Order: sequence, then structure tokens, then C-alpha cells
Amino acid sequence: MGKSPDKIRLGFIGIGARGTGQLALTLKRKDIVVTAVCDIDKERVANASQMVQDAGMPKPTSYDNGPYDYQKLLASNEVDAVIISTPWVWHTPMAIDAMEAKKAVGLEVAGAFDIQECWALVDAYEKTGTPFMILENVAYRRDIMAVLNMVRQNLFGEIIHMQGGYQHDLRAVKFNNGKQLYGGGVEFGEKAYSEASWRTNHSLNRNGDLYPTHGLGPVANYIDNNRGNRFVYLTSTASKAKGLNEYIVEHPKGGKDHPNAEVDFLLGDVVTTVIKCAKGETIVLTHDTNLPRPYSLGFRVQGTDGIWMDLNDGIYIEGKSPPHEWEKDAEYMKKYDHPLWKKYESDTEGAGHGGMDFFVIHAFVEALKANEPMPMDVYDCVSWAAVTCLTEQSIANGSEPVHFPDFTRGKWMTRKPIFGFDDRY
Ligand SMILES: NC(=O)c1ccc[n+]([C@@H]2O[C@H](COP(=O)([O-])OP(=O)(O)OC[C@H]3O[C@@H](n4cnc5c(N)ncnc54)[C@H](O)[C@@H]3O)[C@@H](O)[C@H]2O)c1
Repeated sequence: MGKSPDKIRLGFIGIGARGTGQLALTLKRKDIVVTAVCDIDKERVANASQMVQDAGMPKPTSYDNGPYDYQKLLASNEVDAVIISTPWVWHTPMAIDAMEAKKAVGLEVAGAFDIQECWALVDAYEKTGTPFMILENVAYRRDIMAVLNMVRQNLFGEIIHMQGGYQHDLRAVKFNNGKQLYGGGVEFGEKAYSEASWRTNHSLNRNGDLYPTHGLGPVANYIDNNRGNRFVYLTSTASKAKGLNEYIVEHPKGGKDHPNAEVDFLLGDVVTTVIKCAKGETIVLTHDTNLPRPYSLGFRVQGTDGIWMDLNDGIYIEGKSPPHEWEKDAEYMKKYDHPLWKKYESDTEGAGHGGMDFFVIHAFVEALKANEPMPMDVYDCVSWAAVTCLTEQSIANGSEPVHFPDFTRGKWMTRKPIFGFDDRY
């Protein structure tokens, strides 16, 4: 990969809300140097460049010359790896171009548009052998990793059923006034800023689970997806779509006469999906981003000996817990705390989303330095992301069952689980 002896030379493609956060985290590390920054927004590039210099690194090369300037960054020999944090339509072309240019890829999360796109990612990875990691941060949440320990130590017995989802009131993310990140107006598309300028269009035109990985990635690791198990088929059902319209009509900057009050959003407010796995488990996945609600990913893990849920911080283990009563999970969380969290707790301070964002960058960089497989790889990425286009298909056809392709081409039967087994990353 042509890396410098002890430092990975990183380029950032897309330095908006998420990319800036990832950049700030990365700049705290002594084993990376940020050599290139790229965005179509010149201000964001200038800001990122300044952040890099303020961290004591040399001025990175700026790529801000339009939507394809990232290809120049990829062609340069000043980067070993890239972090891609762009709008969803760019993920696959950028990741494929990066793999072909032999730049290791850390890719932000998204859902897929179609199955061909998923295969194109797999093919590029298999053809080039370039390291690829999907940056699914929730997999590293502290309770999620403690429960991974519990699952592996058989606390719940044989796993039967799991739940998770993206249950996050995004109304103030999907609409703003074109000037600020969250809220302040009911504009989307060209008149809006950050995610409201692109993400909301997906709610307008698509009906499916648009953001599956935060809910699915963590539980997929519990059942060794693509490593002894795999998703076989799903069925999906969408509720009616009302929340976004109501938000526009009731917003002080909106109202029933605002042009956006006429817009018909296709995305059902609550999309519920059931995934059936090869080893017989079921997973219920929820996408719920258009209605008032507190944030909760709604995890549940249930086996022949017990159950855990995050919503009530509750656990019940038959024979250990008082009969038919939830116990609070705090003691279990301490007892089963994952070695990674014990080891790196102090490094997680200030990292986003309760510290879990530290681990996802950490894993990417450490696996690269060690020249070892990424803990969440291209097969994980596509099997989770495929949920989006498969749910669109299921919903469009009256909740019909839709089969997952076997993206591993049979290797799921022999691949060994690696996520969370290593106390380095
Ligand atoms: N893992 C997480 O917790 C998490 C949190 C937030 C966002 N995300 C993901 O991160 C990604 C980015 O989201 P965001 O919130 O930063 O959005 P954003 O709109 O704030 O940032 C996207 C950036 O990409 C830039 N861009 C667009 N086209 C480009 C191109 N062709 N070349 C270079 N730059 C380009 C935009 O100018 C913008 O600065 C999305 O996939 C989103 O789902 C993940």
C-alpha cells in the first residue's frame, strides 16, 4: 500500500457534518497524517485544511474542484487510505474508484439502491484485494459489545430472535432553513443545508428501510452473519406517510400555504421488516424517522435462556433473575464489559455517540497497520445495505418475501467470525 513506516496517510472525501467529526477524531491519533481533503464545498475544504494544520500536521492537499475531483485525490500517491463521508449516491462509485486506485476504504453507512450496486462493491473488492471497512459505529457501542460478550458466553442460550432499528426523529435533520444544521425551517433539496439538501429526497421518492445498518450491524455480529450464518429472506411493511407533511404544516416557518405542504412523501413513517436467517433466527428491523419520539435503536436479543432489551435496560436470565421479573442490566454490563472498552475507555472521551465513534476509526487504522482483515468487511456492508433495496421491493409488492443474494458466494459456510475477538481493535 506504500504507507510511511509508522503512519497511515489519510485522505478525507466529504467533509460535511460527519466527515468533520471523523476528521477531528482522527487528528487525535499519532499514527495517522491527513494528507488530502476533498469536498465540493470550498469552505468545508478550507475549514478541514485548517483543522489539520491546527493539529500540527503539514497543510494537506485540497481537492475542491467539483464532484469528480476526488478521482485526482485517488490518483495521487500521497494517500494510503480514504474515509468517505459523502451523500449516499456517491458511496459506491467512490468506494469502487478508491479500491481500484488501491487506496484502502473506510466507508460511511448507507442503504443500497439496487443489488447490482452491492455486487459491484464485492467484485471490486475481490478483484483488487484493497482493504475495505464499513464504518458501522453502533457495533462498538459499549452495551452492544457487552451483550456480544454475553451472547458468546452463552448467557442467553441459543439465540432465537433479535430486534433493532433506526428509531430517530429526523424531522429537524430532513428540514432546515438552508443556513443551519438542524431545523429552523421546512426547506429541503437545493434550498436546504447539509443532510436536508440530499437525504430528504430519499424520503420523497423511496419507501423502504432507508438506513438499516445501525440497527442491523450490531445484531448481525451476534449471529455471525456471513461467517457461519446469513440472511436468507425478508418481508417488509410500511405504514402510511404522514409525519413529514404534518411537520411542514405545523412548523412556524411552514404552514398549510407553504409550497412544501403540497409535497407527497413516499416513505412510510414506520417501516417494519422481518429477516429470516439461515440458522433459523428472526430479526425485526424498524425504520422510524418521521414522527416525534425520543431516540432509541430498540435492541432486543432473545434466546432459549433469556432476553435483553436496551429500551428498559432490562435483562432476564432464567434461573438467575427473579422469576418473570426484569432485572436492571447495569451489573451485567459491568461484568461482561468488552476488553476493548476496558482498554481504550480513556481514549473514547469526547468521541461522538458516547465514545463508539473512536472504535470504528481505531479499528480501521489498526487493521491497516497490522495488514489484517477489517472487522466489518465488504460482505457485511452489502448484506446490511441490501436491506434497503430489498425492503423497497417487498413493500412495493404487498410485503412479498424477497431473497438476499449470497454475496459471499458460499464462503459464509466456512468463514470464521472475527469481530470483537481481538483486544487490539
Ligand atoms: N455513522 C454515523 O453515526 C453517521 C452520522 C451522520 C452521518 N453519517 C453518514 O455520513 C455520510 C455523510 O453525512 P453528513 O451528515 O456528513 O452529510 P453532509 O451533507 O453534512 O455532508 C456531506 C458532504 O459531502 C460533500 N459532497 C457531496 N458530493 C461530493 C463529491 N462528489 N465529492 C466530494 N464531496 C462531496 C458535501 O458537500 C458535504 O460537505 C452519510 O452517509 C450519512 O448517512 C453517519
